[in-house]
Amino acid sequence: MTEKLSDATRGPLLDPLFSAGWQVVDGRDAITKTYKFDSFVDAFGWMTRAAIWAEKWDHHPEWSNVYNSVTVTLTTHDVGGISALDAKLARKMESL
Ligand SMILES: C[C@H](O)[C@H](O)[C@H]1CNC2=NC(N)=NC(=O)C2=N1
Repeated sequence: MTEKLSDATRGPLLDPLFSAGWQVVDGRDAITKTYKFDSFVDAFGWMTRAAIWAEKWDHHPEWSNVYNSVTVTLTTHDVGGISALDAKLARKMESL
């Protein structure tokens, strides 16, 4: 069962992501990062790879793409905040 991150688990899961450029969204329990690529094709290719993982894990990003830029927001709608699934998907996005 997915649940919101507890105070004890937030640091260990989120601090490495903050170091990688993720930030908490103002006024929301969600994390966001804007990725820049060399081209639209690179951006869309990365989105396609990320989408396959999102679908596999049944956990989907809020995101938008403008040319070579992709802005991603991750939160778990079912629990109204950040869960371990958001950290897992963010780590995957970092590795793609
Ligand atoms: C029924 C289905 O499993 C749920 O609605 C899933 C789908 N993808 C999801 N994605 C995200 N980001 N949060 C969710 O709570 C969520 N729930």
